[in-house]
Amino acid sequence: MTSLQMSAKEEMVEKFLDAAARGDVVLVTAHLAQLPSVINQTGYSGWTALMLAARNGHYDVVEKLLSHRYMQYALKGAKPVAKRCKNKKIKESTTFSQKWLKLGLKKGETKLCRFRYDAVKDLFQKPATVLIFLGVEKRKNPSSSSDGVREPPAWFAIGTDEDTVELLKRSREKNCCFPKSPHRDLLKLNEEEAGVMAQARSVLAWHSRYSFCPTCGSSTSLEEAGYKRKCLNSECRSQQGVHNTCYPRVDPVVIMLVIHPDGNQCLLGRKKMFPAGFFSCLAGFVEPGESLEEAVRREVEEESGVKVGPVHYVSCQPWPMPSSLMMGCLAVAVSTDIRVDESEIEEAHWFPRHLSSLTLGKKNFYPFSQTTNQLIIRHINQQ
Ligand SMILES: NC(=O)c1ccc[n+]([C@@H]2O[C@H](COP(=O)([O-])OP(=O)(O)OC[C@H]3O[C@@H](n4cnc5c(N)ncnc54)[C@H](O)[C@@H]3O)[C@@H](O)[C@H]2O)c1
Ligand SMILES: [Mg+2]
Ligand SMILES: [Mg+2]
Ligand SMILES: [Mg+2]
Ligand SMILES: [Zn+2]
Repeated sequence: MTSLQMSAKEEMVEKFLDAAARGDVVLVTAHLAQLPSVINQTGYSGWTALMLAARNGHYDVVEKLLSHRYMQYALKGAKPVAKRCKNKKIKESTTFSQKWLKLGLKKGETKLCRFRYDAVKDLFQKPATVLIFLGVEKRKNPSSSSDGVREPPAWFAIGTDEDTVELLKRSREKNCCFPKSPHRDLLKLNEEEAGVMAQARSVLAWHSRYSFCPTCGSSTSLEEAGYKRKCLNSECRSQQGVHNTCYPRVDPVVIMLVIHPDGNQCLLGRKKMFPAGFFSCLAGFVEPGESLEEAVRREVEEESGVKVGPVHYVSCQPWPMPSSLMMGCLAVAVSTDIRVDESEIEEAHWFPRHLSSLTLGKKNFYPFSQTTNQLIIRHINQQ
């Protein structure tokens, strides 16, 4: 526990990084005036203030940081980022921080690409195109629509092999994007668009994997506005009874915050693929025949060696990588020794509550899933 306690300087660095991540330009300025060298600090997360502000789209904080004289030191390691940022020519991105800047520097939120029918109707002639119906927009006040259309719009998603650059030219939206790395880009979308994205991506991913019938290997055709694939072989067993291969798949996943028996620490782990300093709740697929609670206990013990007693469901979130439903649980540990399964997890530790609240519980602070955020906030508030 002592190794996790922070010095006054570390605490100040975390507060500065927190202000940058939240877009509090006044506090950022105050910290810089008090201790200019704080601008280069990465703190506990391994991220600089510039990276955090850019990731969360706080344009004014990014400008403040870039205009600061001490930024010269920070730029030594990240010159191309700053150059492109200042010239506002943020095109191809190669390094981690550049990617975040590319997304984060736009004013406002990243949006999904939207096309009107006219812009994409020629795609429907191509055999590779998949069209799925997403739903009709709910409008509180239909007559107040700005575009003069009274009927609420219906939304579709298109799967196409057309080049994304060409497609972007057809969209009228300025700040829209095709998320290439869905884990990160998804978290830049607002909740409503993230839901649309989850639905579209899950169903399109299913179509791309089920061109042939899993029961007999014959070709399949698309039905029910994209929510069914029917086998074209009239003799196939999938034509009788209920066959789940005909419908889009959803994989149940448990994601859990394990609380130490003392109630004041929580267990977080990191996979090798995570960015430096990034820890998250443990998670895993529910296996056939398991309940949620059993899956939580098995996954936690497999990945960390910690045994779990009571498990409580908190909230869930569709997770379209490619098509899971993450069910978030709080779980109480009945043992405390950690032995990680290195094939799944690189490191796992007990994090004291004050550290969690300082670095983890802030909305939009890290690119965590909403479920993880909610679990951590719930834990922090359960004093
Ligand atoms: N902290 C986290 O690990 C975390 C955080 C947020 C989201 N998620 C998401 O939760 C999901 C599950 O987490 P995980 O990867 O740690 O699971 P996990 O711990 O069960 O381990 C993943 C491995 O399980 C196997 N597996 C078993 N059933 C599978 C299925 N239906 N689909 C794919 N692989 C299956 C595969 O070998 C895979 O590599 C993933 O989609 C992940 O993106 C995880
Ligand atoms: Mg696992
Ligand atoms: Mg598993
Ligand atoms: Mg796992
Ligand atoms: Zn078949």
